[in-house]
Amino acid sequence: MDVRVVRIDEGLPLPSYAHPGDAGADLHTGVDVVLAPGERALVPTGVAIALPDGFVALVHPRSGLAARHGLSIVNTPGTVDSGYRGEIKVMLINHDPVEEICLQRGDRIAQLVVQRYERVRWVEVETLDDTARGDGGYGSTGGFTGGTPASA
Ligand SMILES: O=c1ccn([C@H]2C[C@H](O)[C@@H](COP(=O)(O)OP(=O)(O)OP(=O)(O)O)O2)c(=O)[nH]1
Ligand SMILES: [Mg+2]
Repeated sequence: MDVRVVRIDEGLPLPSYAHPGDAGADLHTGVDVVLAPGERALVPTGVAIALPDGFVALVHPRSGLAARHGLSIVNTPGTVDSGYRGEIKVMLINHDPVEEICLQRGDRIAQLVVQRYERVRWVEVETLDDTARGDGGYGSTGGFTGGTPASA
């Protein structure tokens, strides 16, 4: 599927898949960023896209940067609506307790996953059908060894 992309920042690459079979196309930071421990920053990626109706692009963290540096995204996954024509931005956050994170313009900071979505009609009713799960959630089936349900 072709998706139209405008390169707002001409010095930056378009989103790109590192390998065939990758779900996420990497996004690049348009600016140098230094994040102190716990600090967040809204970072421009230099691109704007026009998704077809019925598709959404989700902005996911990159696992390598998360594992090595504690870099994540505040609102992960970010939602880029099909009607959005502005620059895609990424709300980065440094979860490392002590180390700052230094990113340079052009570094790959996040990945964009394009998915189909459904729009539904919300039909108000008085009651919902019974299910095996019912209203159990938030750890109702147990957690890890030694863990307790959130409601305990
Ligand atoms: O990580 C993100 C998340 C959102 N957006 C852009 C595209 C999206 O279509 C728009 C609005 O996002 P969202 O609906 O998540 O934000 P909101 O706080 O609900 O703002 P709005 O009132 O504009 O919908 O902001 C990004 O560029 N990056
Ligand atoms: Mg919104």
